[in-house]
Amino acid sequence: MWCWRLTSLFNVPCRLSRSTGRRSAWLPGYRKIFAAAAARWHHTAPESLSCAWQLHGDHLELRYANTLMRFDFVWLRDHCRSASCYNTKTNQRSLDTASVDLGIKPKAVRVDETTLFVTWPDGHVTRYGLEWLVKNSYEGQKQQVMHPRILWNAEIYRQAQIPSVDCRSFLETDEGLKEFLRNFLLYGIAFVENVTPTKEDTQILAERISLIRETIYGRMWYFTSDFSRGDTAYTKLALDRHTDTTYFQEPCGIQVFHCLKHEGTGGRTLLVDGFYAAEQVLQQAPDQFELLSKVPLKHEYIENVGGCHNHMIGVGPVLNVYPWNNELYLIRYNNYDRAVINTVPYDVVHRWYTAHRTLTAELRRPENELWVKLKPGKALFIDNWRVLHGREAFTGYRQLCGCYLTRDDVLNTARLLGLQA
Ligand SMILES: C[N+](C)(C)CCCC[C@H](N)C(=O)O
Ligand SMILES: O=C(O)CCC(=O)C(=O)O
Ligand SMILES: [Fe+2]
Repeated sequence: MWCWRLTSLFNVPCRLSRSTGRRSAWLPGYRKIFAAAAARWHHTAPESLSCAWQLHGDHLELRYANTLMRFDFVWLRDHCRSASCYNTKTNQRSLDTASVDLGIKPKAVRVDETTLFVTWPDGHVTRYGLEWLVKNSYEGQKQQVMHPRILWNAEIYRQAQIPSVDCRSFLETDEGLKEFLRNFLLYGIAFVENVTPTKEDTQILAERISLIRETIYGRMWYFTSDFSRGDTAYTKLALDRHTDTTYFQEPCGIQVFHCLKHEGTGGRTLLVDGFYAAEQVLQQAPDQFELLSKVPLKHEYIENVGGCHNHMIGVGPVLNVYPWNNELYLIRYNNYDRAVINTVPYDVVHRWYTAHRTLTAELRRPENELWVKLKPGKALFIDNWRVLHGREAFTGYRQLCGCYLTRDDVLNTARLLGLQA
């Protein structure tokens, strides 16, 4: 029988932005429990309450830096960073996890001011830095956001007055690049100005931060309204807000647009922060948010125009969240490319349409719409996992070039510059 009760394994509040800050893991009632069990707790020093631990049948409980952590014994053995278990030159595990006894228990445990020492039955000793444990425990991670972001509507984005980064500074200085990436990570969009309006110069920009993701559209693409490909993008029609390549198992991470020419009217670009809209849904109707994050759907690209024959299918929910902290990381929203829904039973489908309507209403609020006119010289980078784009209908000759980027490589560049990504 199908079970569609949407209860989460990880029952934690949803985290979309950093605004709530770090929350203490101590619950009001805990002190009492702690007092009752005090006889079994071990402290690093009699006077010190900074670190305390307790052994249970199948795990070690540790309290440090205001965090109560629970470590499974196999997990502890698996995370031994000794020379025989871990290669610090390659940052890779040498220990064969499958050789660890699943019933393993420590023979002895000791804690000093900075370190937890565990002696295993075979005499092997593992040392864990207490700070390392806080950072790497489940309880520690649950309190962190993976991607600090500022969610925006048009007003918030305009008020922030984010400057475009100059092309030379972007290409020639680490500060310029870092400034660009910082804004890009926070807002999901960023502009570079004074770019020479050619496909080649746009490619140089793209390659400064990432590998280009080659797709069925090529590596660097040009497009006009010539219907050279079987998609509405290649016409003069308006396009409602959407994310691209929803029909890939992994939608493209970043989209770069550079308008090289437009002799005519209309054609403005629409940008909407999908995570801001999703956050509104979460506030108004958490169960609808949950439905959108649990129900898998297909998106599809079927093309038979000229010599182009393609059939792509991507599967996944509209909202994708990390299960341990409910933080949103990907929105897949394209009503044009959404395929036949045949993955959902009828009663759930109706609730899904309701939830989709709530999200769509938020995405369509005029105050959430940022309209920009792309001009030659100004390149736009869009986080295609977060920010939706669309365009106004237009007249005349309009030529856009751009590419998709691999998300991993953009985040890699950001991390190497010291940003949290
Ligand atoms: C950007 N470029 C013109 C190359 C492709 C456009 C792809 C359009 C498609 N409907 C989608 O949303 O993925
Ligand atoms: O023409 C535009 O401005 C954007 C069209 C579009 O959505 C796309 O190419 O992905
Ligand atoms: Fe698009």
